[in-house]
Amino acid sequence: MSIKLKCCGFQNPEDVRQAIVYPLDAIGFILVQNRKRSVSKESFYSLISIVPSSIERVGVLINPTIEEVQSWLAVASFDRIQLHGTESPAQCKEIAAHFPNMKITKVFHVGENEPKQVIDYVAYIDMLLLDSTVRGQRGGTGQNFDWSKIPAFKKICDQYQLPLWIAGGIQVNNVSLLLDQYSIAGVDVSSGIEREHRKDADLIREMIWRVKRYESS
Ligand SMILES: O=C(O)c1ccccc1N[C@@H]1O[C@H](COP(=O)(O)O)[C@@H](O)[C@H]1O
Repeated sequence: MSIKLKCCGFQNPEDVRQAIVYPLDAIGFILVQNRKRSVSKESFYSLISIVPSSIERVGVLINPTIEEVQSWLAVASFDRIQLHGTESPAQCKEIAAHFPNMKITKVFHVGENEPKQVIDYVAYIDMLLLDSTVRGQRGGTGQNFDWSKIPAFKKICDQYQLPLWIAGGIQVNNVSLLLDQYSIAGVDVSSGIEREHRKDADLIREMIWRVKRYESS
């Protein structure tokens, strides 16, 4: 199977329409408020309605309450929640229990989270995503983390058959370097497919071409 690709942070219907003509695996929306790629409830409904069921629809939240998740699901259903904060295993367990049909990605911020912590989450999540933090900002940093940390996370994910994805400053000019060196299940990109604060169809096409040449392990 080829390596999967998620493109994240869409805010504009035209950008979504241009993206979904490509074989993306997942498309993400920033439901966290007061971030530069945040979507309102009104725009979330209109954006997600454009996405075909063949593409997984992901809602990105940071330390959400159950009520907050419910309030987004009341607007439009989505397939996966990406927990991009400091959610504990207990919080992931609670979310998994309340939303049994929801797939759950837990984000680990490299430098803050250690590989052995994965063990406490495996019962409640079905994907681990590694990202960077920059001066306390979580998500959408456009910055790489220290990729030499990837193998230790990969080893523990393999033990628990948990797919490992990588985010953080992935661009068309560094994604091949990442995939040449490390065996991962998927890549998640936001800043790297933008030009002048809009998603760019050429960058998305180029990213797909570069990612889909590789087989996942
Ligand atoms: O994209 C954002 O602005 C964002 C905001 C809040 C939480 C997550 C966010 N995006 C996620 O961040 C990573 C990497 O983004 P980048 O490629 O470094 O810009 C990715 O997982 C996005 O889903």
